Amino acid sequence: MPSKKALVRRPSPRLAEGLVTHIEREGIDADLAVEQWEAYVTALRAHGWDTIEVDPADDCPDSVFVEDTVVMYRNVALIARPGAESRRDETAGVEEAVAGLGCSVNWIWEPGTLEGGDVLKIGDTVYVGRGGRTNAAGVQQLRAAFEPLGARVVAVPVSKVLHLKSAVTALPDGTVIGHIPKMDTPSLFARFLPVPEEAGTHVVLLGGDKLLMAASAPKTAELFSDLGYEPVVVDISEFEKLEGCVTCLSVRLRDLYV
Ligand SMILES: NC(=O)NCCC[C@H](N)C(=O)O
Repeated sequence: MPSKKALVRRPSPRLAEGLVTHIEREGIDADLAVEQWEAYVTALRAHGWDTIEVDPADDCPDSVFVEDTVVMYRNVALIARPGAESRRDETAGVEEAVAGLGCSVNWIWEPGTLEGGDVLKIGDTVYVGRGGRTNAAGVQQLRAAFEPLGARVVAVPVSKVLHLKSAVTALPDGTVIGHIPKMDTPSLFARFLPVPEEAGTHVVLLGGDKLLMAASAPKTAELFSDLGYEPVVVDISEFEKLEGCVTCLSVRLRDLYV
């Protein structure tokens, strides 16, 4: 049967040194960050996800943002090549974890760069943000890896935020949600619902009507409740100070048959 496994990675003790690109740096409370991460993992587990901890990468400040290191399509794990050089050592442990789970492993190679936060899958459509972290060669390599497996890869310009999924994700019915002031080209998405908060664009589909969301997007949570969804809210303030969001703290392995 389809898997409900999700990769997570414990925050590095050097989390406070994580990268910031589009926002002002703020101090991080390391203990609170660990508490928030544990609550996030508990929320996944409470909704039936079997969480698998990738070995920690304590020397890599941004390693908790495990989503950026690998992109899953069916049983294939495409190991990213982060555009941020300080993040390149994060991929080895993730490669080991996905290989250990029986995934087929493929890689983004130099000169390609690609981070998982730039990849949004909706059914067999794979949107990929071409922005600060993912280059044209990365997009080509993603196409070459996934189109033979049945994916349709759609490239999306991203200039106002860190990753495509910093401003756009999707609801369970495939409706794309986004925060228009942070999007380059909202018209690329056929069925699109604007949301009032940037953090409201980040949802992790927990199953059924349940959407894991950040506490920093109360108006969007209200909008989703009104549409018949059930927001499951977690506070991830310490990760948001590093441009992180609920989506980047895990990788769900939905199509892995084990
Ligand atoms: N997928 C994501 O949204 N990842 C967040 C990464 C944040 C980290 N501080 C970075 O700049 O790489």
